[in-house]
Parts: sequence; structure tokens; C-alpha cells
Amino acid sequence: MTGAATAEKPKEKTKAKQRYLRRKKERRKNKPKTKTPEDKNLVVGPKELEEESNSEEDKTDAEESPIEPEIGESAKVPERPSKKRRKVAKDVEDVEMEDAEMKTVEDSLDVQLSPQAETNQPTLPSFPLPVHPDAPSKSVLALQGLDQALVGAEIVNPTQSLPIPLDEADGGTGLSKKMRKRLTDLGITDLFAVQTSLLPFLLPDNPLQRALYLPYNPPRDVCVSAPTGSGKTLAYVLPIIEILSSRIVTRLRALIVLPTRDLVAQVRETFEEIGKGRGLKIGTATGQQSFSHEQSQLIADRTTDLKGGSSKVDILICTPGRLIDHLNGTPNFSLQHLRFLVIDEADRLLAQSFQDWLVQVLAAIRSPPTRSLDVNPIGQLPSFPVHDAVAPTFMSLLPYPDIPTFPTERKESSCQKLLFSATLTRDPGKIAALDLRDPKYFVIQGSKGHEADSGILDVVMEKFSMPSTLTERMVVCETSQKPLIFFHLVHAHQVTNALVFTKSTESTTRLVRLFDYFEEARAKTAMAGSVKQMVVRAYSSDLSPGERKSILEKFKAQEIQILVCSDLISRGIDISHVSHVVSYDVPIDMRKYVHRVGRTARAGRAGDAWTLVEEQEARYFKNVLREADHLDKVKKVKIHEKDLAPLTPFYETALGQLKEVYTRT
Ligand SMILES: Nc1ncnc2c1ncn2[C@@H]1O[C@H](COP(=O)(O)OP(=O)(O)OP(=O)(O)O)[C@@H](O)[C@H]1O
Repeated sequence: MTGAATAEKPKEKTKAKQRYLRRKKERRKNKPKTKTPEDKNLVVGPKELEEESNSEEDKTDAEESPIEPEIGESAKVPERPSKKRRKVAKDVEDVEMEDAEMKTVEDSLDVQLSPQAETNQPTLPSFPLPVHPDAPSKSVLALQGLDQALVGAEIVNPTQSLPIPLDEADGGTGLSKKMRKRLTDLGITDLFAVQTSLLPFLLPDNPLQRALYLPYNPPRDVCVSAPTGSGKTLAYVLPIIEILSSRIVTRLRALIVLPTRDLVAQVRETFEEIGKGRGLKIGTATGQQSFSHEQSQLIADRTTDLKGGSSKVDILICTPGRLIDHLNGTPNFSLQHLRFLVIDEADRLLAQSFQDWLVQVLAAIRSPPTRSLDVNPIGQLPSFPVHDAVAPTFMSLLPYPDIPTFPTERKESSCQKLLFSATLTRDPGKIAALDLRDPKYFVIQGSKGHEADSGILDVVMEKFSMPSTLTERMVVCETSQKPLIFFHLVHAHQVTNALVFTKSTESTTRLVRLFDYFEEARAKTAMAGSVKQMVVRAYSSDLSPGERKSILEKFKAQEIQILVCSDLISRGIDISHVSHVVSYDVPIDMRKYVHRVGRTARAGRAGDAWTLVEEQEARYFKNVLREADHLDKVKKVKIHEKDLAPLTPFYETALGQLKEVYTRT
């Protein structure tokens, strides 16, 4: 080596050192400052090895390291340059380092590990860690296998309302000016939530869709779940009157089926009030009058065989039993012209299998099979009365061949089915039996916030919505104390204008007697002088229809303060001044509870519901509430002995009298 060459060397080595240090600095700069959680858990792999194996010596160091990296063990990130690196740096600083060695160092700093080098390293395969799949949410599970119509239900906020304008524009109500005027006259100025959503659906702007016959474009059926007292009756009465008012000839076009006679009478009243001046004829069939009397009220011509049927009424409100009697036994009673079939309190009616009423009604609506040309050759047409008009889908009943205007055209019944309940059934089998046409569901329910689709879920899981103005309480007591606690509620908690529900007619009679004796005993004392004596009456199926009507009228007039009844009137009955409901005997299920307490807190008014629970029933009743997600809504009230003490003497006197009566009889 020459002296000049030797003199050049330190210079070059200094340059190499500077290059090395610059690159080293850059690498440090590019290195992430903090490690991500993923980095921390990195399985040691080629990348890390690259960092750690910058030279052959490093490789040896790594091999010698007593700590072997394990799968999943965090990659160690040295705080300061490793021993190997320090050694490399030292070598670089050493001016004695040979060029060739220097080059090796530089190259090794830049070079990526060759595949050969990688394979020489202890490669640790990286597998994804096993993860638990997320459990499907309650809502997903509940909605599985559900009818798509229910999944796509329209959830309506119960606080929604719509003013009824009196000017030319209907304000989105779909109601005629005549109807809006009538409602205003009756003091109805706003539509309730269920009405705001249902009316535009049943009363579309297009007049063609309001026609009485829609054989080629039949309307969709409707299912409505809305709390008690939320105005479901008007939600169907208004559209029916509006659409049927266009009719020229009287035909049976709306059929309303209800579970009890009392409800039939109540709905008739609503139709008459709302439809006043619209010329529609309304009839009822409940079996309260003789069959022949009903027939004469419903059918104009029972002697001629009329294929199109004959009717004296446009709207028939009935119980299912009597409806079947007329379908089977009244000549010319026909459902072929029906534009509306309303099933109110649908879950109750669908549970009623009486004479397969639903199957028979659906069969009477459906069009009969088409006749062939051979059976009815043209030319053999018998004459038939001019007024015997047959519905488009029932043409095959006539002695003509039924020739469609277009070969593929299919005529369908124009009857729109409307189902209503505060406790709509979730039973898909029952719903399927109704043969619904593209049903549209409306669920009137405030969001409970726990699930995005809580409205449908609540229907599916039978978590029924209650009126927001209802206060619910329960008292757990000993069986022997129950009547006394009830009397205490009446006198200390002003439980009047009350409906009291018992489990049976027998229980009703006994409670009314005991209460009468109790009131008599109280009246005899000086203390009761200033207190008004309560009038309590039984309302049961043992009474004649006339007696029941009279009692209901007296109760409505507040001549009777407490009406004790079985579940006979727990559904649908609308008495505006009922401020309290007492379940003297616990309801057997949540449905019954919902309908009982729903006799108060109607149409936005406040109401109180009390349930008296015998100690041995407490667990069962609480479970019923818990399953409906409702236990926390019912406040538990404790009534102390000292509160009952003032009434105890009268109670004991009354008990003695009752015992005497029962012993005698
Ligand atoms: N838009 C309205 N404005 C004022 N009152 C109304 C309105 N709609 C209905 N009502 C009144 O609200 C009360 C309850 O209505 P309705 O009997 O139709 O309730 P519902 O939903 O059928 O209850 P249930 O499920 O118990 O049968 C009735 O007295 C009715 O006249």
C-alpha cells in the first residue's frame, strides 16, 4: 500500500462513517415512535429479524441469545442501540477498518434479508387469534322467521296528532269537508296518532283507489296494534263512512266483527254519531233479538234467489256467532260486495273457534270458481231481476260464461281486511289463517330506547304498550284482608267511578254483598254521617241484556260509583269517566291485565289502576309483569294495619252478615 493511498484512507473512512451515521439517523427517524397494540403483540418475523440482524456477528448474537422469542410474545424494542449495533458503530469509527469490511457494514445496513437469510431464521408462523362470533342480538333472534310484513311495520309515535282543519284543504287527513265539520261539531279537533297514520293509508288522494270495487287493483290489508283508549274505533269508522258514502245502491259493504254484544252496541253508536246525515244504513246482529227479526232487519228480499244478494244495510256490526247463523241460514245474505271487513279485538276473535267462523267468512268473501263456456252456453240465459247486481269477482254465479277482458287478468275480492287490537297476536299461524293480502302493519308505540326496532319487538314479544297517562299500583296482602284493603282504597284513596274486576260471577256477587253490608254498617255510625255512601253494583252475564244496559247507563250517569264485573267488559268498553280500575282478583295473563287497566286513562285522560295480590299469588303475578318487561312500572304499595283499623269493625260486622246469608242459603 502506498503512502498516498494510506493518507486517502482515513478521509474515505470518515465519509463512510458520516454516510453510515446519516442513514442510521434516517432509519431512526422513520421508525414509529410508539408502538401500536398490534405491534406490541407482533409475532417475531422477518421484519424484526431484519432489524436485529445487520451483520453476521449480529446473527451469531441472536442465535446465542438465551431468550428465544415465542409465538405471540411481544417484540423487544431496545431502548438504546444494541450491543451488536454499538459494535458495528465502533468498527465504523475505527479508522483501521478495511475498505472491504467497511463496504460489508454499509451494505448490510441497506440490504433486506435475502430469502435465504429468512429461511435460516426461526420463522414463527402467525395465525389469527380465535375470536368468538358476536351472539345475535335479542332483536335479531326475535325477528328470525317473522313475516316480512311485521318486520316492515310502521312504528308510530303515540304523541303524534294532526289538527282537523275546517277550510277547503283537508290538512293531510284525507277527510271530506262534511266529515271534518261533523267531527268538529262533536268536539273532535285533532286526530290521534293511530288515526293520523291510518287515515291517509285508507283514504288515498286518488279517487280511483277509493272505489267500492277494485277487482284489478285490490287494496292492501291492515293490522294495527295500538294501546287501549288510543282511538282505534274512529280509525276505521271514519274511512268506512267516507268511502261508503259514495254508494248509490244499498249493499252490505262493511262488516265489523266484535267479541261481545256490549261492544257491538258501542261501535254502532259511534257509527251513528259520526255518520249522521250521510245516508248510510247500519245494522247489528248479536242474537239479542229473534233470528227472524234480525233477518227482516238485514235482508230486503228473502224469497227471490238473488245471486248478488240483498241487503237493507250498508254496514253490519255483529258478533261472530250470529254472523255465522246468518251466513248459513238467511237467504240472500251475501258478503260478496264487502269493501271492508273489520276484526276488532282481533286477538280475542282469532282465539275464538266458534263454528270456524273465520274460515266461513273468508270463504264467503272469496270469489267462487269460474264457470266454463260448455256449462253455460250463451243463449240459455234465464231472465233475472234487474236489481240483482253481482260483484265483479262473483260473475261466475251468473248463468253467463265469465269471459275476462284479458286472458291473464285476475279479478280479486275488493274486500280490505282491517285488524285491530291493543294486544295484537304474535302467533304467525293465526295471522296466516286470515289470508291477508300484502298486509301493512301499524304499531303505535313509544320507543323504549333499548332496541332500535323495539316497536315490532314489543309486539313479537308481547310487551304491550300502555297509555302514558296510566298510574299502576299493586298491594300484596293476606287473602283474609283483601276485602278490607279494597274498602280502604275506596274510602282512603278515593277509588270511585271505578270498574272492579273479579275472577268469576260468583266472586262478583259475594264482593258486592259484602260491600253493601259494609256500607250499611258504616252508615249506622255517627262518623259516617258526613261521608257519602257508595253505590256498588254487579255487572255480569247473569243479568238480562236490559238489566245490563240499565246498569251501564246508571254507571255512566254516576248514579253507581263502583261496578264490579268479571272480564266480560274488560275489553273495548269505553266509559269516559272511569278514573280507577281495581283488579280485585289478579288477571291470569298480561293480555287480560292490559285490557282491564285500559278501561281507564283513555283518550289522554289520567287514570289509576290497582291490583290486589294475595300473598300466594305474588310470585306468579310478578312473573307475568316481569316477562312483559312491566314489573318496574307497577308501584308496590304497603298498607299498614293502623290504616285499616278504623274500618275493621264495619268489616267484621259485614263479614258476620255475609256468613249468615251463605249459611242460610
Ligand atoms: N281524535 C280524537 N279526539 C278526541 N277523542 C277521541 C279521538 N279519537 C277517539 N277519541 C275518543 O277516545 C276514546 C277511546 O277511543 P276508542 O274506544 O276507539 O279506543 P280504542 O283504541 O279502541 O281502545 P280499546 O283498545 O280499549 O278498545 C273514545 O271515547 C273516543 O271517542
